[in-house]
Amino acid sequence: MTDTQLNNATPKLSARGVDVFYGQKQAIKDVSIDIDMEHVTAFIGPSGCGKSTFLRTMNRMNDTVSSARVTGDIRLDGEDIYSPAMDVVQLRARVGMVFQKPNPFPKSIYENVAYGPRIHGLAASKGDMDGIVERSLTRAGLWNEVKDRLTDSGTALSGGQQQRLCIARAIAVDPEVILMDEPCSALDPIATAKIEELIHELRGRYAIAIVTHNMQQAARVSQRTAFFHLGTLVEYGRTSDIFTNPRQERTKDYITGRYG
Ligand SMILES: Nc1ncnc2c1ncn2[C@@H]1O[C@H](COP(=O)(O)OP(=O)(O)OP(=O)(O)O)[C@@H](O)[C@H]1O
Repeated sequence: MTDTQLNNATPKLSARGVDVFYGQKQAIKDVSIDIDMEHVTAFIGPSGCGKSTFLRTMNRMNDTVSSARVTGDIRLDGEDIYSPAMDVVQLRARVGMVFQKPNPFPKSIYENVAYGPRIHGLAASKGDMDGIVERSLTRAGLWNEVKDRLTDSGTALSGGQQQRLCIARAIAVDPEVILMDEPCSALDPIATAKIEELIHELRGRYAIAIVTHNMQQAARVSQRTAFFHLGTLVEYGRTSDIFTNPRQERTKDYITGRYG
């Protein structure tokens, strides 16, 4: 069994031999990993090691960076996401993303959630849309806090509520994968705990990959951990093994706080 195939669950996203370049500079070197629905996968590693760059290859967010070039193979349910036939707008609905800083639209709470389903034609009526909005906000653990103020601006919510609104927005278009890029780094400990709880609840329904600087958070929310260093995937395994019994010296040095 290779590291990449540790999960016996069927992979949702499968990356093989992925390299990423920014101009001449190589930021990701030959990374292979599977992401599945049953295990939350945490990406850890020192600043600048390529965690965010790699995460962004999985829904082609790097397309928005003109100097970025991605090679290798990334498949969503076996389908090559870099194929010219892939509709990138559809892909980003199927592989949603939550960013470091909550970024709701300057629109109402309702509209923040309804926007995606509307452009993707997912609701045939106002009743359908109301149902999607309620379901998404409920799943994101926010419904009870906002159900009486759906017309208020999304930007008027607290940071933690805004981040849950962004998760509801991603959920609203019925994604298969949710990528989270340090989703709690701008939040206080209570709001962070709510997002972590939410990640537990979403596990199994979506394949989730999360970049985090916080090793305790990786240990709390994930079942699989990938340790990156200098653009390479040094070690991938069960989170409990990575934190208690890493095989690589570099992983051990990082988790014991020797660098990073
Ligand atoms: N848009 C860009 N243009 C050029 N180089 C970039 C760009 N984005 C990232 N890089 C470089 O690619 C490397 C990996 O960066 P990346 O942000 O993916 O790392 P990271 O592990 O997520 O870091 P951090 O934990 O600090 O967010 C770094 O050397 C960074 O300077």
